[in-house]
Amino acid sequence: MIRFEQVGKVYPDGTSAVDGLSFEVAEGELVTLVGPSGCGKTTTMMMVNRLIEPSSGRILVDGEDISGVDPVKLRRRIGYVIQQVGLFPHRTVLDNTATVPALVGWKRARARERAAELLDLVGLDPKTYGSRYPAQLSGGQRQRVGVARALAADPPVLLMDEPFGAVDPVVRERLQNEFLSLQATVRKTVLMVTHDIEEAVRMGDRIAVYGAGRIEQFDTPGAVLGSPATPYVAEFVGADRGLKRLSVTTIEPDDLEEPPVARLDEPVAAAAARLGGTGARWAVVLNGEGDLHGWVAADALWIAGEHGTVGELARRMDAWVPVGAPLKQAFSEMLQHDAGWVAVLDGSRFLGVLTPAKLHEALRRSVDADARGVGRDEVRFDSVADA
Ligand SMILES: Nc1ncnc2c1ncn2[C@@H]1O[C@H](COP(=O)(O)OP(=O)(O)OP(=O)(O)O)[C@@H](O)[C@H]1O
Repeated sequence: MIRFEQVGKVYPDGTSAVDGLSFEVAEGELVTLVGPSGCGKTTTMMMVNRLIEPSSGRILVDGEDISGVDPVKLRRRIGYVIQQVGLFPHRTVLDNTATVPALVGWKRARARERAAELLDLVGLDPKTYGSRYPAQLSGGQRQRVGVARALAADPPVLLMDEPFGAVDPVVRERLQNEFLSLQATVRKTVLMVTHDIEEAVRMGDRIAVYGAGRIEQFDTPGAVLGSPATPYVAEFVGADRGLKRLSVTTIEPDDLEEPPVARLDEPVAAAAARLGGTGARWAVVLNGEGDLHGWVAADALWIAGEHGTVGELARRMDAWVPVGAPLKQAFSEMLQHDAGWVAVLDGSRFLGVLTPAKLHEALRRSVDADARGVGRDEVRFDSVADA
């Protein structure tokens, strides 16, 4: 979708910003450009919408060499989100969002209708926020308007330059998550600049790690963290890259332990007998629909003896994550709820639990899979000790 062929840029004062850039962003893919200040990320991005012209090489968008495309027409196909957002202060949020559709000649009513849809999509109720002015929004809300505005004319390509850079870390993480779920539905081809390796690995399907003016490694987050191509990349991704891996390794059904299960309405005696055979010290408790309710301690069942139902002894368990979530989320849930395990659900269906030992094993399998260039499901450890 976006293709760089041996692209270089030398500024008029002789500064060589980038040199010999060749890479491709596939349709619907999100590629992050990450690297220290001044390494040429913004220059790379601004060449795609012709705000900067390359000195050598060529750039193709959708198979077409953009040097022959009228820049104004080109920019209509390319949404642009920048850190300072650049909203018009004297226009309402709705009119700001409707800017590009209005520019490309949509009728006012249709442009505003579309703008309202987009505001809704980025989590801003158009009824509440549509008539406000940018100064009446928080930094995070302004950032959302920036994203809504860039998407308003439904461009196939989105360029984002430090789009979440101006907000505090908590809001930033929320905006990142929101954007990822939005991207899962809109599937734009996205080029995103960041200087933050955490953001790059969280957001990118693939990452381009920049050294001075050139790409040192272009690969998936897992590969960049697991097998840095050069000492420079290893240093840039940091000594704690194993920890960062938690963000990019997802929880698979294979990673889970299957603890004994009891039902809320089950007699205590039946549950106790079943647990007795396994030696387990607790069981997961599900409700009548098979959804997670909580857990019950084996001790509590023994003490209750013949009386009552599991429901009377069960405790709620709020530590859960959806299957496919990053390991980091599971770890964070464990810490937040001070729990030794988290339940993993598929929708509301209980699949199993993730324990610290299983989490470690999943992480090691992913490292091993990357090192061997195979899928994670092909890596097996016989026991945690092997891992
Ligand atoms: N108009 C210009 N004239 C001369 N040099 C420039 C110009 N714009 C950028 N540069 C230089 O080109 C190099 C790359 O700049 P660029 O803005 O692309 O880097 P960056 O990786 O986006 O940095 P940052 O993260 O700080 O925004 C830098 O050395 C910068 O000083």
